[in-house]
Amino acid sequence: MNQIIPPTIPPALFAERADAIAQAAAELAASGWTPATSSNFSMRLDAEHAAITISGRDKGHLGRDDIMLVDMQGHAVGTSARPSAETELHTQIYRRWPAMNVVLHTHSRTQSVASRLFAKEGAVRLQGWELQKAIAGQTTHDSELLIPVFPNTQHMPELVAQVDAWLDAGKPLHAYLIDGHGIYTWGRDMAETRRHLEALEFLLGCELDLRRLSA
Ligand SMILES: CSCCC(=O)C(=O)COP(=O)(O)O
Ligand SMILES: [Zn+2]
Repeated sequence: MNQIIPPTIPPALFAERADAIAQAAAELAASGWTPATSSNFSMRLDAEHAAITISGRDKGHLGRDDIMLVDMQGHAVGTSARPSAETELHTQIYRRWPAMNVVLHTHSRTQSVASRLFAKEGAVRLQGWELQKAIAGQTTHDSELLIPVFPNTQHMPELVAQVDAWLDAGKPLHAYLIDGHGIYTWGRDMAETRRHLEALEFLLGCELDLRRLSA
């Protein structure tokens, strides 16, 4: 892949972010959270650009050549490669929250089953779990943490509109599920975003266990 980097972006910064994406993706793939080329990952480079995975690549074996540049409208920059089919969901997060620098989307079995089970309720309601405090800004297990489940669609502007509607209603949002699909979460850096993803995977698994045990 021939990526031309705009003069305002230091090539070393692109390389560093691409390597960080590839490393995180390999680790998440090793956990079985990115089956069959699913999932996508991005990191902000500056106010106008993000590095994101090229569509359709095996997320367990990414190299620098599998990461490309997009602008904040989700258009490819400096390459004819095709960015993730879900790029608009990433750039929406960067546009809405200038402090957010990383977006991770995975398709683990737990995330996928939870998305189907809780779709009719519209959200997973987390309360009473100590691990809720792994999410930035959550200071107690007592507070309610809502993870919405949005209907799946192949038409990204519809998904973007669902996320916008949730946020425009003034509801807090740290992550969301897409029905039958997977999870999106984000953070200020890779460590925080990985922590969010791991905590949510654990919490969704606990909620599924509770449903099973109380059936
Ligand atoms: C085979 S997975 C279907 C698409 C998807 O949900 C996904 O996460 C990966 O799409 P991408 O275009 O980012 O490779
Ligand atoms: Zn996906």
